[in-house]
Amino acid sequence: MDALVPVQSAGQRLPLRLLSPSLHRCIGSVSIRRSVSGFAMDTRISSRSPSQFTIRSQQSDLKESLGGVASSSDVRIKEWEVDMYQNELAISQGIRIRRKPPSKAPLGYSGPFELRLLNGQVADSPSNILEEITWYKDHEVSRMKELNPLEALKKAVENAPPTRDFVGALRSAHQRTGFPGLIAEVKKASPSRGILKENFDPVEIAQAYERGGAACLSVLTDQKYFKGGFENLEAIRSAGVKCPLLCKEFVVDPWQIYYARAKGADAVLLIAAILTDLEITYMLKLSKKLGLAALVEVHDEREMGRVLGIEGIELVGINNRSLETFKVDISNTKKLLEGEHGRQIREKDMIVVGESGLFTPDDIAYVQDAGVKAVLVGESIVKQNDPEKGIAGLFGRNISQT
Ligand SMILES: O=C(O)c1ccccc1NCC(=O)[C@H](O)[C@H](O)COP(=O)(O)O
Repeated sequence: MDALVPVQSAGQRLPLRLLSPSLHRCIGSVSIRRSVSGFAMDTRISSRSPSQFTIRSQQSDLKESLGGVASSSDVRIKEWEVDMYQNELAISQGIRIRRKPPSKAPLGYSGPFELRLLNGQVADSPSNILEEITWYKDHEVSRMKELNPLEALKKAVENAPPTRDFVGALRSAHQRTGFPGLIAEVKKASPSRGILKENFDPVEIAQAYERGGAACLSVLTDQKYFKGGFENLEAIRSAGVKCPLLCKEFVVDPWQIYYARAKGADAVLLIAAILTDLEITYMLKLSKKLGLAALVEVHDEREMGRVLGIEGIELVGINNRSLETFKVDISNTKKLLEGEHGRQIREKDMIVVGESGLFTPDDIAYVQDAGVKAVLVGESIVKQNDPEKGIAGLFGRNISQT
């Protein structure tokens, strides 16, 4: 049996639907060892009646699990049961994005389409674009893992050059220019805007951004939705660009953090809308261990509250674009930095990054007044014929020499 049981659930009674059908018939107890995003979790499930189970679990050696991924299970249940519990855990933290389709009904084929049909109905369709991307990532990562096993990646990481100081670069750009440090995004396309730049040369754009005074760069590596790629990250790195690089990905698995590091990233993005608190905690530790900074991205007050409860976060991104509806509203940055949350951020000396929808010097001034020390900008500068000048236009002055 392999159930996803959080540490807090010690002694808790879980509803029958969260457990394996095989256990519905069993009275007695079973011990389980599994991993939740790399944490080793020992769990004992005992049952005195077929409808109620007591679950006791404890987290075991984090250090032991940090080096590798899953430990073996004593008994396995079908994967969808674990996924189902993972969705329940996420919901309990206010996460609306389901990490996997709720049903694992077999794929049906009709013409060019692949659909999961259950009783003649389409079984699973994502409720928004972020959910669609997340489900796709899950498949993509499984395939990529087969081609690049973790052990090989670890060796590549051991031999990789040291990372650059992403957070330090933002702080010093802010001090040097008096403006928020710029993370300039190398972005060919997006689900909300389609193609942003036809003749897209990632290295040329990165070099222009660097000349224009960007502190760091963000490189989209997702192919399907953003027409990016890890080859862009590698090419920019090997072309001698000095700015630290953020691997702009939808991370759903710790394996992706090793992969990003092996491909030349200095920082990774962790999106609170798709990751549980435990996953963020673990991925943050893993990133630090690999020398990477982590930009933890929030979109609303609830996510901000969750993230402020997690130790060790230095960089918080406030996305002004709802990744579910595409609606962009830069007053979101101001709203999330008011009151108690803003106070805690200042107390912890965190760097807040204002993300998305920034086009003019007034926009930059607005988010700076709200309290950000860095901004992440894609569309408004990548679309310019000369992205170097695009940066000067965005800030209202040349920030490369100030
Ligand atoms: O940009 C999108 O359409 C999008 C859709 C779904 C998930 C993420 C998306 N964008 C990622 C980003 O957050 C932006 O690329 C980044 O903040 C820069 O935004 P912008 O300056 O508005 O290009």
